[in-house]
Amino acid sequence: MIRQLFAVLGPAHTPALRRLSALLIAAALSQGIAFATLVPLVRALLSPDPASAWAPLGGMVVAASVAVVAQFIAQRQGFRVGSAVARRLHHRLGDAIARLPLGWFNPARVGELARTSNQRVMAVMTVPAHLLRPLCNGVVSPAAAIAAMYLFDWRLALVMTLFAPVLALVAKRASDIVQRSDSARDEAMVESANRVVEFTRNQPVLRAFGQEGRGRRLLDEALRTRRDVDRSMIWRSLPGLTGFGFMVRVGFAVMLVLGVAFVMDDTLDVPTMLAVTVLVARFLEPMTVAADLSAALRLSSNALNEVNRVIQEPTLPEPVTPRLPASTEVEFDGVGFGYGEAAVLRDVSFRMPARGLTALVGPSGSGKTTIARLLARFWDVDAGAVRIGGIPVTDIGTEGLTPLVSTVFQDVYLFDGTVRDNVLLGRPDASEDELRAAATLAGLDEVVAELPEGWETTVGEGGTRLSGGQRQRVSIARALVKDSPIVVLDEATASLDPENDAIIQAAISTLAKDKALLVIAHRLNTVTSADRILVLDEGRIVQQGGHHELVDVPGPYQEFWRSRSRAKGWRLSSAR
Ligand SMILES: Nc1ncnc2c1ncn2[C@@H]1O[C@H](COP(=O)(O)OP(=O)(O)OP(=O)(O)O)[C@@H](O)[C@H]1O
Repeated sequence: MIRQLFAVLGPAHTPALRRLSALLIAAALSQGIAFATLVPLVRALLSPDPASAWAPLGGMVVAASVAVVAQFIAQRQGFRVGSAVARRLHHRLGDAIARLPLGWFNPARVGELARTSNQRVMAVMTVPAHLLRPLCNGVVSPAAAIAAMYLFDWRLALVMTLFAPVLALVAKRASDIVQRSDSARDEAMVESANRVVEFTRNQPVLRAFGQEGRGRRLLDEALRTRRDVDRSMIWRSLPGLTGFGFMVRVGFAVMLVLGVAFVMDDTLDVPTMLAVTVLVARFLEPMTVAADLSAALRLSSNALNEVNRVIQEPTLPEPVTPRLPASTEVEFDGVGFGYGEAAVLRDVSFRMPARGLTALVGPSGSGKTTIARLLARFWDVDAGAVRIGGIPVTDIGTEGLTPLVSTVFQDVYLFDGTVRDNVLLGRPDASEDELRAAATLAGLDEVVAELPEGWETTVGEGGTRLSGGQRQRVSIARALVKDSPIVVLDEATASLDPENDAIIQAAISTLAKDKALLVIAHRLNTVTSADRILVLDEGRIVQQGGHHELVDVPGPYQEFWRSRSRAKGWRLSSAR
């Protein structure tokens, strides 16, 4: 674990951790020496010359004072190193998050990440801040006292020395047994935490459909599993912990019996025997505390492994020499992609010129969102290539691609800042006029006019103080302000009231004038005004062309058009 901590902290903090280790060892050593001086002290007190006790007493006071001062400084240093560990882990997590492919982020992973950056980082920082000191005391102090024992009676010292590896072995075995149930316990903890969140979040749905009982049952099941796993862990750890305590007492008893035997055959004097008994009894406690803490140390080590797993999560490869495209037409060339084994897109090829509207239509699950995300390089394709201006997006690199593509997806997330901050995120140096123009086009000006503090109104975490339609307007304004040449827009069905409908229509026609605009289309207006329509079915482009070309041809597009028109009360028309 210490080696892991050195690795986490890196060379800049190595001296601090070394200093902490040195202080802890010094404190534990001097505590061990203070323990050991008990022997000459008791011997002197019980001797015919009790005044000779001053020297060992002085030694004990000095050793104990050094121990107290070193412990105090080590405690402070422990907190410092603990907070350096937390800072460093948070920075490394932050860097990793910034490099992770956008496709990595899903609600489950985001929840897991929150746990990693809070509880797990806390668990790691407790090692230098709280755990190392008692652990060091439990190992180094007894070792120092045993070493000093060789000065008084080598036979008893040898018995204790031989007993140390036995105890270490018992402690290790106990820890190994419990460790086997760690992953089951972790899984049960994550599952129950997820269920609590799910149960809370889904209250409106559960109540609306009278399914509170079902939601409750799932939650209860997860909590029951967790209770069972916890119980089983306690049962598993009991033999180890009691076994360790038992072995400590056996060692103590063996030493007593031997001590008494040595006293009986006159090779050990009674005061030394008494003093050694007191000494051994004194260091049993820190040893037992250290054994108990080994479980906490193991959990911290598991937590660090989890943090490292996120930090070492593979990122998308960046080009050595990024290339910037001279133009911004988009090309999907024989693209194949799957989230796992199963293919979601197969041999998808199409072109989008630098200006104009391309509409993606197709049944739910046909791969529309996946195409849109591949254009913004949420993931890399499995086959074929996505190119902008003839250059594969993999050769453009993140820094080059970010200014080229804006996305407006359904799951709009806003930061807990003001409306202005959220829009300016698209381009922090946008002028006030550009900001207002984008707001007008996105219909955000009306929203801002009604908000209590206008542009300076804070939107709440995730934008919860705004309605779905208002959030979408902020997100469209953000994309407009960013003014990137390629825009990907998902027409959210959820926010399509007549007012929003008009706003989206206006935004789409403005954007299509001078940008390559890819829209996952749900509105018939968008489809009819599109320069080209890509019809997807089961991950393939089954038809492409303009509305008038496609609507007369029997096929998926005609069916799509018919069903949507019926739903809207529109008439099938092929008028040119
Ligand atoms: N992050 C993901 N991990 C695993 N599978 C996914 C993921 N996102 C989508 N899929 C799967 O990929 C397929 C295509 O999904 P996609 O979201 O691209 O379809 P869509 O046409 O946009 O659907 P909809 O119109 O319902 O939004 C679906 O079978 C879906 O279950």
